[in-house]
Amino acid sequence: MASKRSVGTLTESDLKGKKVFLRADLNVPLDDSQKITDDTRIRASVPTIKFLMGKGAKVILASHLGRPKGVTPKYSLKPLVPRLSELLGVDVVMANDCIGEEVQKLAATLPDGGVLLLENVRFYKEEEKNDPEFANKLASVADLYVNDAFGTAHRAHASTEGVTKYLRPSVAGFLMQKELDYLVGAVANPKKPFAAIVGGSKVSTKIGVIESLLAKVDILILGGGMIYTFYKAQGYAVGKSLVEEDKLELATSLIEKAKSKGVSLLLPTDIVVADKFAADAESKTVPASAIPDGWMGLDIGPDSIKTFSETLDTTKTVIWNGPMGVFEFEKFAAGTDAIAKKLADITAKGVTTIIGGGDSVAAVEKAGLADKMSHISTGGGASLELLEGKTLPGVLALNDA
Ligand SMILES: Nc1ncnc2c1ncn2[C@@H]1O[C@H](COP(=O)(O)OP(=O)(O)OP(=O)(O)O)[C@@H](O)[C@H]1O
Ligand SMILES: O=C(O)[C@H](O)COP(=O)(O)O
Repeated sequence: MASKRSVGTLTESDLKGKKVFLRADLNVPLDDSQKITDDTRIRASVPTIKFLMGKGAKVILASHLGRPKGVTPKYSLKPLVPRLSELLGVDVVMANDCIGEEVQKLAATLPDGGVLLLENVRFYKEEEKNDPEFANKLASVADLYVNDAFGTAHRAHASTEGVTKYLRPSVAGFLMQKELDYLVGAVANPKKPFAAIVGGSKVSTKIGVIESLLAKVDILILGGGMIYTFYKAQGYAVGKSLVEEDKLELATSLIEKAKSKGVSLLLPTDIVVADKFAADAESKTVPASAIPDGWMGLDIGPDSIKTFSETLDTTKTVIWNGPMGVFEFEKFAAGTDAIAKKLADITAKGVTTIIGGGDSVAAVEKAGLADKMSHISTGGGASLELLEGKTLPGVLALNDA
C-alpha cells in the first residue's frame, strides 16, 4: 500500500527552518547493559525523521521508554543516540530533559535539518495525566506537530494528545499513516476472502477483537490458549489446559454468532499436549476432543496446521493476532512457525498479510520472516484497540488523519 508522499499536507515552505515536535514511539527493549535488543521501532521512525530533515526542518524528537515512576536512569533515551545518529547520518543532539531552559536553548541553536532528542517524557507524571500545562510546555519549543507514535496512539497523554491543542497543524507521520492504512483501511475494505487468525493466551483479552472481526471476515481461525475454553464449552475434556470458566457461555455465543453471520470458524482438530508448562515437558499429539487427564494443550497439531494452511491458500487478505501455541518453548512453537511461514508464502503470491502487533510480531521476527509480510504493526495495544473498532485518541487529535 502506498504511503503518502508528504507528511500530512506539509510542504517544504511549511517546514523549512521550522521547529517540528515529532512524537515517535522509541520504546525499544534494552538489556541490563543498556544495549538495544530490537531496534525495529527506531528503524520504523526513520522515514518521517529523514523526510523532515530533508525539507530543512529542525526536528525535536520526543518519546517515552518503559513505564518509569519519575526520573529513572535505566529508562533514559540516551542509549538510543548512537543508533539514531547512525541511521539518520547526523549527530543527534540529546537533551537532559524534555522541557525547560536547556531544551529551549538546544532547540534555538539546532541547524535546519538537525535532530534534537528529548529525554523520556514519562519522567514527568504529568505526561500520562495529559496535564495541559505540561503539554503546553512541551509544545512551547516547536512550531508544529507530527505524530508518528502509532504504538502509543491508544494513550491520551500530553505528548500524544494534549500537545495538539497548542500546535497547529498537527499531522500524522508516515509510520502512523501506514499503520492506519493497513489496520483500518485494509480491514475495512479487504480483498476477499478475508481471514482472521486469532490466538494468544486468553479469550477475555480477545473478545472485543473476535466480535469486531466476526462482522468483517469470511473465515475465522482460532488457536492459542483460548481454544480450550471453546472446547470445554462444546463438552470436550481439556485436562489441565488453560480454561476461563466464566467465559464458557461467551465461547458458545461466539460460535453461534459466527454461524449466524456465515463466517467459517475453524478450531484446531488436533493438539500437542504437555505434562507440564515447561520447555522440557513430555509431549504428544492427540485429537482435540480427547485431551487426556493431567495433560495440557500447548500447541496446535499437524492436522490442524495442514487444514489451516490449505484454508489460508484460498484467501486474499489475512490478519493475524496472537500465537498458536507457547512459541517461547521450542517444542511448542511448530504451529506458530508454520502459520508464519504460510503467511510469508502467500504474501509472495499477492495476498495482503497483516500482523497485528504484540506476541505474533515477536513470533514472526523469531522465525526471521518479518520482511516477508505485507505489514507488521509496531503497536501491540494500539493495534488491538484498532482491531476492536476503537478510535485512538492520538489519531483523533490530529488534523489530517
Ligand atoms: N495453549 C496455550 N496455553 C497457555 N498459553 C499459551 C498457549 N498458547 C499461547 N499461549 C501464550 O499466549 C501468549 C500470548 O498471548 P497474548 O494474548 O498476549 O497475545 P498477543 O495478542 O499476540 O500479544 P499482546 O497482548 O502482547 O499484543 C504467549 O506468551 C503464549 O505463550
Ligand atoms: O510498547 C507499547 O505498546 C507502547 O510503547 C505503549 O507503551 P505503554 O503500554 O507503556 O503505554
